[in-house]
Amino acid sequence: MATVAGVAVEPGHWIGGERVGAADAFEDVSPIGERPLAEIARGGPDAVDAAVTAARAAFPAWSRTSREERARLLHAIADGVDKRVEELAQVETADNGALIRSHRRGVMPRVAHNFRFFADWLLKLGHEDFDTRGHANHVSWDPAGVCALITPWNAPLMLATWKIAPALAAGNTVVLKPAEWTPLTASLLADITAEAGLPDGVFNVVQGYGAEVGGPLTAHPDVKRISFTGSVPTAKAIAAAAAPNLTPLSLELGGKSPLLVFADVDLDLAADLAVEQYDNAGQVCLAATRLLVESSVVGEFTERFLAKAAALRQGDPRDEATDIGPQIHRRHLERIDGFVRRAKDAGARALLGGGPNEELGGLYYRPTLLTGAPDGAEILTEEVFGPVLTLQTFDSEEQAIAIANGTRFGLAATLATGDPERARRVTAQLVAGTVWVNCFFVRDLRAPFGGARESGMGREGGDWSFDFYCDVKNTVTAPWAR
Ligand SMILES: NC(=O)c1ccc[n+]([C@@H]2O[C@H](COP(=O)([O-])OP(=O)(O)OC[C@H]3O[C@@H](n4cnc5c(N)ncnc54)[C@H](O)[C@@H]3O)[C@@H](O)[C@H]2O)c1
Ligand SMILES: O=C/C=C/C=C(\O)C(=O)O
Repeated sequence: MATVAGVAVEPGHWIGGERVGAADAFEDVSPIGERPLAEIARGGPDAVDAAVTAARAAFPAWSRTSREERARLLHAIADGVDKRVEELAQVETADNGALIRSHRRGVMPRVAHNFRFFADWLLKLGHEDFDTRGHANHVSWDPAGVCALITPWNAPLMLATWKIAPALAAGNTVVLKPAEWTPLTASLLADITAEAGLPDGVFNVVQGYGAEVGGPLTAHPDVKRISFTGSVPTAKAIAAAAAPNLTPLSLELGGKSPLLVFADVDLDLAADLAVEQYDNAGQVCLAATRLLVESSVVGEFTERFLAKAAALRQGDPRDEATDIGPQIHRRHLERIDGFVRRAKDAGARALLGGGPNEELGGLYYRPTLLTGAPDGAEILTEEVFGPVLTLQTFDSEEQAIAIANGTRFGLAATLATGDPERARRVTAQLVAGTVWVNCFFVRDLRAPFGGARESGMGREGGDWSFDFYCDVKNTVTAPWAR
């Protein structure tokens, strides 16, 4: 047992309703001060096989459990999360360095909401029956089996439960593999599911490294669905592992999303939207990291942006007053800095930041704005996943759209414009899974969520989640049998 932020956290896997240790362990390190937090079980093919076997054994009974009972249990899990918001927030902040205030007031309540939403959606799930020459069509959503869920470190419990909740609601059983940099809240969630009375084997967690656990899990023939959130290269490895079994995949991947600022907008609003992109120290898949600003207002926009950015407080994420915490890991900080250095070598200038925060030391990287990168430069096309924004200008709507669509990604796009007609015109031409107009990160779980191009495959949210996690069946009944 490890104690993190005063909370007891089990370091083992969670398989078939029991804690399972491992011969080997890996060290989980906090981004705050880079101190060791816990020794966590390091899984491999055996742990994966045990978890899939447990999930498979639990599937028949769980899949036959009534919708009402499944929904009741998901609400009980949400109650358990609600009761432990403070503990979960403390542990998640220690583990991934994101702001305690976001965890307390945004993220952990959203974790509970993930369970409540999909429980309630399950009870409403249905389709208008329709008639074909007197034959009745009836659509049903049958559980698919064991779901492998693989998640990243930037919003560990939120992104895991966004998959766990619909997978369980649909009547499936789950094997979760959390990111090795943030294993802790998945372990706490296992305790919560047990307290809520979820039957053994319905939810399982295997801890460990990507290739060692994710590899055998995604290649396992008894896994019937794989839902993955993470990077494009890992998604390609997963797609290859899943191919021999033709296991259906849902992929939520990276982005290089634009924020288009038109001269007709209130520039204070535009600058607020731009500064918001430093949230979570820039480690947000949806972040609009490319600021595309109409040339005629770029001077004024930049001035307002820099004034607002100057007010951001960087520091310990456990302090409620902090706006920007540390990056997740030294390797990640160095990767971010590599992007910035190469951008400068290619001709970019930093209007803000441009390197690690030397005063604070540790894993703090200064919020950065780069301008003057040449067309096609890596910094304008590759995902940095840090507090690094770029500034480009445009002179026409057509040019803005061309730049916005000019990467291999298509996760999200944000528009700042005072002209609703323009918003409609531009939105229609943007390649993106989500477009926000004069707002950012307004999420509704009824909405489809996912990315175009290399930002993903498939959509989750509302009916889309059930479509993915189920074998959707159409039953056609002859007139005489009705
Ligand atoms: N679209 C979205 O919803 C969304 C949300 C958050 C993050 N992301 C993306 O995630 C990335 C950052 O997360 P990351 O660095 O943890 O991503 P990552 O791809 O390195 O790791 C994600 C998960 O995959 C596992 N993994 C690694 N190799 C594997 C393999 N061969 N087989 C199976 N699993 C394997 C990791 O252990 C981890 O649990 C960014 O690209 C970001 O944009 C996307
Ligand atoms: O960093 C990526 C954040 C993704 C957000 C969601 O998946 C969500 O809000 O459901």
